[in-house]
Amino acid sequence: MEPVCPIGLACASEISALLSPPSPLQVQEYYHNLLSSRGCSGISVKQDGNFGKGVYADMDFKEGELVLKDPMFVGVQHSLNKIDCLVCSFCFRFIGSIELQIGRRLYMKQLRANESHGCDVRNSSQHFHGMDSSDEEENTQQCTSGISKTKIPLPEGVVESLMKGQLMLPCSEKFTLLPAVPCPGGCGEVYYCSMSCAEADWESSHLLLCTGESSDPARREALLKFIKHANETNDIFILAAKAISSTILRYRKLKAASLEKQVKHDTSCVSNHRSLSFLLEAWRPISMGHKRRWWDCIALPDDVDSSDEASFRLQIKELAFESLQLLKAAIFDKECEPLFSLEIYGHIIGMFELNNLDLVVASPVEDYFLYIDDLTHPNKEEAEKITQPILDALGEDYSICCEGTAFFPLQSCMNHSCCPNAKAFKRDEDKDGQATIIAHRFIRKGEEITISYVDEDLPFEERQASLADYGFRCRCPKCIEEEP
Ligand SMILES: C[S@@+](CC[C@H](N)C(=O)[O-])C[C@H]1O[C@@H](n2cnc3c(N)ncnc32)[C@H](O)[C@@H]1O
Repeated sequence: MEPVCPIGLACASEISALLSPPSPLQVQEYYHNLLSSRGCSGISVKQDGNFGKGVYADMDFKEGELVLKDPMFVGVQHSLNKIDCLVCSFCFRFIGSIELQIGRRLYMKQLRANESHGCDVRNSSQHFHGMDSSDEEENTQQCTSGISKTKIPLPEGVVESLMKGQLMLPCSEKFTLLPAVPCPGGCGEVYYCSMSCAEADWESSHLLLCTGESSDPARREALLKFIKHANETNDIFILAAKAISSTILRYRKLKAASLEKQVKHDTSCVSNHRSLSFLLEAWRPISMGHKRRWWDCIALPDDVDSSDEASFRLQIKELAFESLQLLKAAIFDKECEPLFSLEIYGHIIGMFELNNLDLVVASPVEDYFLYIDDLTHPNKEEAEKITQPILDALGEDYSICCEGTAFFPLQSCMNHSCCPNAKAFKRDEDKDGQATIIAHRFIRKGEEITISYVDEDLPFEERQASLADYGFRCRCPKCIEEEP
């Protein structure tokens, strides 16, 4: 049955104000400020193309030149990936030490194998929720064998010594990581690479999403239910919770600053009208993103027949409603009520569906073992006496990248072309969660910067089929030429 959202009816006019597209002037101003606050020159965002906003070159870029490093607006590490990598919850850098990364991973894997007897509870509905194939492979491995037969467990106590930093691996001092800073709220769930990342995350959203002991017990219990539901269904709900929390916190800051001003000048209280203007201001970063309702824009999975499309889309809507009710129970704020409507929740998730990039951060564990492998005789043999049993315990997948999904404010303004002049991707040297855009060929000043949303080497029909999920048919020069 179609979910009915009472907030949608009660706050219809505020919701439509939040969802009305920003004017070209607002767009230009917002991105101009964003680019200057980052000290970023060389590109601008304009709305004068055929496909809404686009990113344009304000200078020439040579082939291979860095066009942009784009810090994320919000991002999340996939829940299963948290078992494999310990990263800063704000900038996604690997933290702790090589020993901690390895010891923790072996410990968590053993724990999971013991607990689940090899069967992960997430499998049932995950296939349409953005889990990539490497997660699936990992799962299959866990399901069939618990711990892979090829892996040879380490002697008792070694894993613990690695985790506690009592066992130092040879040459690991060449791969020092920043120490793990625990969440100041005491949730024990998230760690950071520095106090500044911890504070930035706290101010941005974690203040509302922390399940630490200091939080109100009822709110904490509700949050844990929301997180469990997201972990069992789709990580994208955590990302939506971060987006809503950050909007609420920005709203409170704007209102507090205004109240402070009014107290100074002894004027009357903040009216409702003013509150909506604060909400619109707080919502600005999300208002800029291209969005449609999640259940309307999510791609139909291969295993769902087109005759079942309506019921699939309804299922997705129900799932979003279920998640929203859990989030509302945890962090509802009456002054920001429209944010808890299904319409807004659906549009936020739809924005991620249409714009997000995979978040990938290369693991220092891989660099470490490659370094050992490159040592020369007799240092290599000496080191391998210690590292080989560890490699045997880790198995073939001895090193796993940090994987997740994130929304990048500038990269998400880039339009698609099947013959793009730039590429958005992670390079081996990228050690944090920023998106990197590199010129794929010479880009002349004034040209629009385009990336490919799909594998541009696919045949014409396959490219168009994939792009249909983004709601358009590509008419780039390559498509026009290849169209039958
Ligand atoms: C990631 S956003 C790109 C920025 C977008 N133009 C905006 O205004 O925010 C993706 C959306 O832009 C539009 N778009 C991007 N490339 C396009 C193209 N080559 N042809 C038609 N529409 C395109 C589609 O609506 C697509 O869903």
